[in-house]
Amino acid sequence: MQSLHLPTERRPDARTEHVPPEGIGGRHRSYATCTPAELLRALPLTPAAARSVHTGRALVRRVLREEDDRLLVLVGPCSIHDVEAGLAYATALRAQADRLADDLAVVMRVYVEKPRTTVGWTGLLPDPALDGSHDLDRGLRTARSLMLAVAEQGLPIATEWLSPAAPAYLADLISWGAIGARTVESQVHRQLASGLPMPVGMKNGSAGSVGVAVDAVRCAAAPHAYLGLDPDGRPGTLRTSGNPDCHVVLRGGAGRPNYRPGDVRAAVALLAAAGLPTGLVIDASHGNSGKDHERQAQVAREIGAQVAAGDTDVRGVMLEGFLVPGRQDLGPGEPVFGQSVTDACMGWDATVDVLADLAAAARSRRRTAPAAAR
Ligand SMILES: O=C[C@H](O)[C@H](O)COP(=O)(O)O
Ligand SMILES: C=C(OP(=O)(O)O)C(=O)O
Repeated sequence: MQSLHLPTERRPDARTEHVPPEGIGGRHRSYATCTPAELLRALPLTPAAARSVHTGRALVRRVLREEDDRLLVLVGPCSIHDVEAGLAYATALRAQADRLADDLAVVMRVYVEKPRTTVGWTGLLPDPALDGSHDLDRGLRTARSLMLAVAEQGLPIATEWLSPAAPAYLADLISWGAIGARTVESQVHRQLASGLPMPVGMKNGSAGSVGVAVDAVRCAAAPHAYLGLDPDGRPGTLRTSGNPDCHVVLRGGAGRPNYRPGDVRAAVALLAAAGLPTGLVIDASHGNSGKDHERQAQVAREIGAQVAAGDTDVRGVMLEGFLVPGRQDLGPGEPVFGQSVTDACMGWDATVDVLADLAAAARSRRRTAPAAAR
């Protein structure tokens, strides 16, 4: 079992409460965390990790632009709550990614911030002890150490961008980013995506609207200027150049899936009408599986059948998988190693089978569809 190198030094004042001045912060208190520059100094991007990010981003871009006929597969736990289990998953996935590399571009989900419908555990970054203590200074170090270790294994990483402050700490490690269904209409997140250095998937809204995801792609392709933090944590004007690699992710919603051929054609028509490239990703989980991990495997196979039949607009598939199938509640007892504490995930054996099916689908498409350059 691999273990994680966690730098021991931490902000001496991370536990000190700063009470905001009267009239500004009546309902919050703040605690210092490391700055992005401090974290990057403590845990710098190593040459091996930099190679993995560079290669990963280039591959994802080529697949999304239809310059490479492989199928992008964004796969991994709904959330990582235990770094040892996350690393064990990465080691196993790396072997599959190598085995299937002729047909699939595999990127591992390393999701460390979780949006919730109402309340619940919000992820390893904001709450690394999983107990509501919210030691973000430690969470930032844990998240970056984990991502560094995964990237050093040669696996490109996918994550959801939730806190607008997080990319300054982590973006150099990420090859694919998501703006989630709950934030895709947020101006802040769209502006953020417009300055990110990796392709970003815009989920359709949680009520199922694909139009808001198309709007998000258009918005993020344009330059913006907004209030943000510089690497030393000082406020400043952040000017972005626009991200040309944003795309739609179909994830279903409001009790209705949207992964079937008619749904894909409808989304493609919206993208074409907006003058945007029509390549998209389909999430087999969430609203497309009703969060049922057994149903997810079936949905992934149906998406694979569309690919095998020659649909070149489907450039990628998202899967939620972990070592052990299903999910568990966080509680006082010892958690099951490698089982999700958020959404139910496919187990490892089911994931291996689905990956093999998706690879076969990509091969069939190569035979039936006009060849894309490699
Ligand atoms: O993918 C994980 C999301 O955070 C999740 O679907 C929201 O889950 P919730 O409805 O349990 O908060
Ligand atoms: C939260 C996620 O998805 P969505 O935004 O589609 O609910 C996710 O992919 O983990």
